[in-house]
Amino acid sequence: MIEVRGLSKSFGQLKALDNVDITVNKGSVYGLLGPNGAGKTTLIKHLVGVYRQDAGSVTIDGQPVYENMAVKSFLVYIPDELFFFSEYSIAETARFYASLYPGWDWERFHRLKQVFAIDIDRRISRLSRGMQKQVAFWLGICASPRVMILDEPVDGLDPVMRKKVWSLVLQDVAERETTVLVSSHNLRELEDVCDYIGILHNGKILVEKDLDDLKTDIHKLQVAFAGEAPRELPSTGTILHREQNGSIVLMVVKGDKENILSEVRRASPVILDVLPLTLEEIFIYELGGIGYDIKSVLI
Ligand SMILES: Nc1ncnc2c1ncn2[C@@H]1O[C@H](COP(=O)(O)OP(=O)(O)OP(=O)(O)O)[C@@H](O)[C@H]1O
Repeated sequence: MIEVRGLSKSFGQLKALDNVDITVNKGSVYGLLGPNGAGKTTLIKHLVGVYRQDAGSVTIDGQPVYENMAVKSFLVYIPDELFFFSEYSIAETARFYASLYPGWDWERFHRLKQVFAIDIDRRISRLSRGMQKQVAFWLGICASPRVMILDEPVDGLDPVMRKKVWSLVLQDVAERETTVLVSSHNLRELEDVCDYIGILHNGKILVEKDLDDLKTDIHKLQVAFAGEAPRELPSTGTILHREQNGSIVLMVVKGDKENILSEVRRASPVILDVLPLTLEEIFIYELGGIGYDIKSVLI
């Protein structure tokens, strides 16, 4: 479990992180989302013990992270800018990882040759950027970490490899309860893999949400009436968005679905459809309501 409380960090006059709190539960995948310069990498560098915080605390499984080798022995970090020893092949780097990580799994390393299909005697620095990313995942997964911290992890991977890599990571989340924090600019990228999303903007967490709750709590309804559409409908729940075109009303309502639907049905609509909502729409409606132009934060 990752717990960040009241974390602040400044670089000179610039407050890169301002009183950030996040919690990543064991065995869950947390998506850290935010535009360029939001502070994602700075937060991640605290989670992996590269930066010491100005204020607040950063713990993993109850232990402070900074300068703590015990935590690093079960934590894998795949940064946006990868680092490998320039002279080392994949096999040599694997031996190096095996010496660092008590949970290193050689059997898995050899099994995953089929997935990654790169000659293990090749020097990593000579591989393409996407292939280097693949190697980072290959080695990272074989370290059997309890915690994985991934910064823009699938950038540079082709779509087939993205799927394969995510399926390996999610398999570990399901089978070994690995805790994963993943940063991205792209909500759509995170939608299928995350249990929680935190949105970071100007060094602050704007919102932290459980995706299951979000999806069950907000509903998009398209309703048509034979005559005039009642203006005040529904009074159950909170209307986040409403647009009307003649007798057809499109609305996004937050609240208990069954209560909302039964109230709308009582007004005898000729059509009542519940439409699917993407996660992006949910965030736009939910945060738009509290005064943020979320479209400028998400892509
Ligand atoms: N070592 C540093 N020295 C000075 N300023 C820094 C340093 N690292 C980050 N910053 C500043 O802190 C802010 C947050 O940067 P950070 O790299 O954490 O953002 P990010 O969300 O990861 O952005 P991106 O999506 O572009 O990678 C930026 O304004 C950046 O210029």
